[in-house]
Amino acid sequence: MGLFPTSPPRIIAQHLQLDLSIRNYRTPAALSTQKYADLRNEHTFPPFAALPEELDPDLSYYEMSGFREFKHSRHWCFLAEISKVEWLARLRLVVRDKQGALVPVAFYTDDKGEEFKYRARKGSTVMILYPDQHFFLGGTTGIRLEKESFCKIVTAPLNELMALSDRVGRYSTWQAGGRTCHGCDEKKVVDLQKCAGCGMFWYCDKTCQTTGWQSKGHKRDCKLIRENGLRAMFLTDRDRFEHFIDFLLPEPVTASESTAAAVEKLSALSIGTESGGSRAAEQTAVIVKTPYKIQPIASKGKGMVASTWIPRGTRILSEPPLFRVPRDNPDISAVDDIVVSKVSQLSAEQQRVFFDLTNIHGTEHSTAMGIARTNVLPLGSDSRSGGLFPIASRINHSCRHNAQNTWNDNIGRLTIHALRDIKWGEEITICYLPTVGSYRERQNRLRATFKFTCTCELCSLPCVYSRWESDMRLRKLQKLDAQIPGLLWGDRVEEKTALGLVRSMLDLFREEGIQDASIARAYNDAYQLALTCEDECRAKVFAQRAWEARCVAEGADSPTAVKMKKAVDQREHVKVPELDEDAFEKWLWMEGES
Ligand SMILES: C[S@@+](CC[C@H](N)C(=O)[O-])C[C@H]1O[C@@H](n2cnc3c(N)ncnc32)[C@H](O)[C@@H]1O
Repeated sequence: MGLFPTSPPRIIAQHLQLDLSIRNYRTPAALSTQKYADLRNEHTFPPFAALPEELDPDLSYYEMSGFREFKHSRHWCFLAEISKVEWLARLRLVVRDKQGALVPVAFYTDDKGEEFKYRARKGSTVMILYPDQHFFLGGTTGIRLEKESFCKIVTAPLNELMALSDRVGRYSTWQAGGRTCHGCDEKKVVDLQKCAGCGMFWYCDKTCQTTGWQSKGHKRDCKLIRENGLRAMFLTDRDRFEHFIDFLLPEPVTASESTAAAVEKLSALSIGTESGGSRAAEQTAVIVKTPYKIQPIASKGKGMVASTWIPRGTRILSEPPLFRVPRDNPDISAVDDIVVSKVSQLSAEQQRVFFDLTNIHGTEHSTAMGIARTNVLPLGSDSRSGGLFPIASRINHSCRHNAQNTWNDNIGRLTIHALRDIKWGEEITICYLPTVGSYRERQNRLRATFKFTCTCELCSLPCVYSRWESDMRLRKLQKLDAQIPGLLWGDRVEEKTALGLVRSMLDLFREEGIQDASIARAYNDAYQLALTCEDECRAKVFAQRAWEARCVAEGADSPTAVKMKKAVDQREHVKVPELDEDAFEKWLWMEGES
């Protein structure tokens, strides 16, 4: 039996962030070798018999972290089809696992399973994160579910999910030499277009998409993926444990009906085209219908909320300004006059929209100036002017924002891009601060400039210790950021040391959950360093990664992305070593070199 027959071992929870959706923590670098999960894989998706026993921590799932203390060392997820649903003071399911074993699952969640009561149907599949074999008092063995966000119910039988997983392995994954069109089964390197509905299947053209849709079952697969948020499930990196991943609680089934209807008409081929074997374009999905709603948000006025599942890299909004306002004129009353004059030139409808925006400055200035000061968004990072945007101005702030606002000079519009997958119903947020400093710095600045107390995910970290850890990381990042220009433009650049600093920054971004354009900037620094050191090989790789990160945060048409793409294309002839992923990363960052 157990290792510790007298007193049970303690499993230490490493839940640093609450309510994380299944999402991808990988950097764009890792994304370029990304694989989709294989649901048949029994290491990650074990059958009941292979689950660890509750009182006997299995060291292939946990690692020791002290005397009789264990912590999770990887992710795992149990998949089984529901064969019986009962309510006996709490929800109780009997499920059939991959090996055909019947397993009871009892809901010991706060609401005793109420949340799942109407979704649990015979023939649907239940997914449970991190379960172990529990010995119930009555003598049976099964799963005791305590955390509702570790459970998800998918409206399809298990064998259908397995078959979908096989198709994902064949058609969604980039394999050496190209990607396979789901319509004609031909492998291609360039010119494939992605299904805009699910973002996971690729086609040569509309004819192939029609074949895939009508004859090869994509109509059903696409709906299944979208309505159950399965793309994120397939993408999660399961062997690297940093902290727990959760399923966000069930999405209403109607969430993507409008998108589904549009896809139904086969009008939804994405414009994201692959070129040169790179997959940055994969991250630019096109959503057929406006993917957001503007609606009231508790204690924030109005805000923007996702009205469908929005994949990472999606351009959520592209909006021209109503008018521009100077940002560098210290003479406030002169700026006030300019604003009043610009507003008077707007049409009646534009004025109605403008005066509906929020004014946090009361009677300090004219109403028009108060609205402008509250809502203006910068037109470029060092821009001397800002713009007023009827829609983008409704987006609220978060220090751990899920979207990025960028002024795109090439198209004369402000763009908002999803920095990670955003769930239906989740608020879309941007960061109002030029840099994210420590908790105190952020709070002071937001109170002074925008007159609110931030209660975002980062500012509400559950304990002082995790906030302190986050502050330490953010301070380290500020220091590293200040060090890098000196290294870049110094007399003697020591490539290995300088790259080490960039790598530390990227590690800190990952630990902190930062996924915005800072990542592109860090890779751009690495690119500049490699150039200074005449290291064309690494310059090519860093340019590629900087470009991919720009595509996610700003879109492939942003001036910075276009510039980076040129840097990549100029090095088309440069050969990079062909190594496996780990060895490649070691080579890239000059690990082990003296
Ligand atoms: C550009 S407006 C954003 C849209 C605004 N909520 C509305 O109703 O039009 C900026 C103002 O929204 C509010 N706001 C933005 N982010 C917030 C947050 N995280 N918490 C509370 N209020 C916020 C603050 O009053 C801030 O000055």
